[in-house]
Amino acid sequence: MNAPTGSTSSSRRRKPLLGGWRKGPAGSTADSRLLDTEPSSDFTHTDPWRVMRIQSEFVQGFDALAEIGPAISVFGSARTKPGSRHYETGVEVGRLLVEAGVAVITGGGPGSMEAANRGASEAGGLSIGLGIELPFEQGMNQWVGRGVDFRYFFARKTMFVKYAQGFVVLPGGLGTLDELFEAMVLVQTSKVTQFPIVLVDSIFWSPLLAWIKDVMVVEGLVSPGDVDILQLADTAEEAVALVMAGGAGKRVAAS
Ligand SMILES: C/C(=C\CNc1ncnc2c1ncn2[C@@H]1O[C@H](COP(=O)(O)O)[C@@H](O)[C@H]1O)CO
Repeated sequence: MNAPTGSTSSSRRRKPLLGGWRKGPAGSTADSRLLDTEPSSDFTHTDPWRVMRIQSEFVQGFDALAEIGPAISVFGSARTKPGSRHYETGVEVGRLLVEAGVAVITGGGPGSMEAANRGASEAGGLSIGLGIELPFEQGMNQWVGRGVDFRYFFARKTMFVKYAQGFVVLPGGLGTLDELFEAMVLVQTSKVTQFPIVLVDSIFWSPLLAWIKDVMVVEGLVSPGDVDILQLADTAEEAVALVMAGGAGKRVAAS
């Protein structure tokens, strides 16, 4: 098994990918070595040394994305297959976002990430992938036009928020929920403002929204108004209209 390089076997032309990583011990990643390993006296394995790498990831991400202009981050399952309802909605979301004048940022992986990159790329727009080092072989999907590889989830997550003016969230699993809830907390705590978060597919998301309202709000663990952080759409058209109503085409990240 090779370490992911962010390259693709596809012959499709694209701008070179940034980042990349060296292979560590089998099954380990930079994230896991930072979070999960015993302290070591070898200097290159110490946390202060890792800070340099972490810093370089932020610098590289800021550098690669500073000039992209308005953008929307699209999240969703890594497991959806071409032809499935969720995948095809993702393609449509990517296409409509580009037609609305914004770049599309995804995690650069397969499934709904690939779908949104594909729609954006086919529509002739800027299709960005923020890849993550994982313990199994993984490359950037072939529809990414500008790719940046990250070792650390937390550095990558900063980029999704900093360089987008809203999120569209397709159905997904734990990774998607992680990204969704992080964004919700940033809005709830006013770390980001005017940041629309649009969930696509009410059948999929309604049970979660009902649980937040009927359990979390009722127990006083979140405010009733926190539920309004999320907006619900059933089609790609609705989702893009809602996220663009937040003014995504007008605002860009401060440098
Ligand atoms: C599971 C498989 C591949 C995983 N590859 C990923 N590449 C890039 N980003 C990923 C990957 N897996 C998860 N993510 C991030 O989480 C979200 C999707 O996670 P979910 O658990 O599938 O909902 C996604 O938005 C990414 O940012 C094998 O095909």
